[in-house]
Amino acid sequence: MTAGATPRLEVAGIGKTFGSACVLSDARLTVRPGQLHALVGQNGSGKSTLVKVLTGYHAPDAGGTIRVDGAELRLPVRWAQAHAAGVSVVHQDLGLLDHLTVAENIGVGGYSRTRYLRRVDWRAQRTVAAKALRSLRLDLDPAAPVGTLDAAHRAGVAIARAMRDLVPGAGLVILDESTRSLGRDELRRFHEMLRRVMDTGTSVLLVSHSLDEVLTFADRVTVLRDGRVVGQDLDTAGQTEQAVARLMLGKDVDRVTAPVAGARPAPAAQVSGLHGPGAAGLDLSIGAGEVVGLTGIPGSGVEHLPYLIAGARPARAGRLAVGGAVVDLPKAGVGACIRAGVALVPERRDRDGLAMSLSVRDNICLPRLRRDGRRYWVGRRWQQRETAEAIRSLGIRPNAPMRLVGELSGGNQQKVLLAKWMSVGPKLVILHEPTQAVDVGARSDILNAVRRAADSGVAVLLVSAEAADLAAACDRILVYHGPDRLEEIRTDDPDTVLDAVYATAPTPPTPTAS
Ligand SMILES: Nc1ncnc2c1ncn2[C@@H]1O[C@H](COP(=O)(O)OP(=O)(O)OP(=O)(O)O)[C@@H](O)[C@H]1O
Repeated sequence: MTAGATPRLEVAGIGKTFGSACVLSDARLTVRPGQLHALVGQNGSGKSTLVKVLTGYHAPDAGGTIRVDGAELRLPVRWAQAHAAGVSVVHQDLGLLDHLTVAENIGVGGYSRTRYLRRVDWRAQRTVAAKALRSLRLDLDPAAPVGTLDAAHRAGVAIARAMRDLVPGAGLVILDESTRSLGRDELRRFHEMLRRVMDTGTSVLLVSHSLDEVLTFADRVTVLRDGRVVGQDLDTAGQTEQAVARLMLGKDVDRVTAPVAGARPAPAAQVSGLHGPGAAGLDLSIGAGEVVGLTGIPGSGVEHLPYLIAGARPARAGRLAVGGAVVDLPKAGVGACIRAGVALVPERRDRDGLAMSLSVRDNICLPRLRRDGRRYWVGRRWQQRETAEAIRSLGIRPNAPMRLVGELSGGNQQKVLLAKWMSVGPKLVILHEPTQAVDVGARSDILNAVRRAADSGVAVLLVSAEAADLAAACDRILVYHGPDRLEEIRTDDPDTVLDAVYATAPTPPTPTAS
């Protein structure tokens, strides 16, 4: 990294107002060549808005400048101009087209063309895709449809697309919360690869909620709070997670309420003989008031289990007993599971969880409409009370029940999704990656809300790759070692969780001839 060289990116005095709400004010940011610069801030602090101004999605308020390698961009930014200057971006939702293949997705925005007639040159396109995947050491079939991939591989495809046109030594790659779904080894490999790219002089702007990732991998960090820079271009070497969190939130982070060790409660939810994608005869049970974690290597098949158990993906065999009802999973759909008292908080909130064009209040109250199979209306006063309580207890920002969910920041959307399913009073809650894209303060709000739900007698299955969340919030943790093997551990140490996940599964004893 060259400290005195012309900055790769220089942002000064940028503001953004939506209606009467000023969400970015006098934003400043300097990223130098070959630098990994992190941008951090609480949910709703304006990080994505700044990225969207840089990429031309939002026009900034009048005033302010953006320079790339010393050359001023005309505002509002036109994406073609920014891209020609070397800027590429991976947004929070990854921006993939599920019905297209890996190679087609990598080509979007810059397909290889034949010399004559300028048709898409599919053979060259597959070569480009294979090269981009190889540079990330991603073992993926370029012909596989992206919709069939797990989260870690989806992130890999989006990142490969951003890397596609990189000229060694130049350019700026913006990663907006896009490394969240990578597992420990993939994340390490990914950062090794980034380091090689940056050693040539390419810069990276990393928007992340993982302060561990930021302080381990980034060179410098800029901190936003309520749309203003409260820490500019800080050297990560002199920082601690607590100090950065305090700067972000303006206060210390609340502790996550730890589970109290006690006798194992009687099972409130029991899954038996589960067969389907990722499962070949799995059994598991969760007691009333228990938070049970479920984790495994991302992409190993563990990510199918929450959907199989909640009836959202067809199982080949298996039964779920919950609250006195027994659900035959291959025959039951998600509706039968909801009626039995199961609530699923899915990982992909944009696709599976929320109605983006409805308000916060309508999203929270939606599942209530047919809770007992008969009601098609809910009282307005109940809606207002339920929404106000969710906004208060989860700290949803802004405090605006009628705001469209699509206009909320990613982390606040995540909290609305959690509130939506908690509002039905479930007997079993299955949460898949509930703290993705949330800040450290919101993470403790969410995990404490999960704990409170358990304390009121709900059985909770927390499916996550976040070892720290599992260690802090779970009574016990099931580690997935394959479709027919779960190992149970009890620990409050994240490293012990990771060691169990990444340990090679012990070979079962060879049956002896009798
Ligand atoms: N199109 C929009 N219309 C109105 N308000 C918006 C719009 N887009 C974003 N906002 C508001 O701007 C603020 C900043 O949002 P932004 O997405 O930049 O936050 P963020 O720091 O990226 O948060 P997160 O970490 O949760 O993704 C939020 O209060 C959000 O509700």
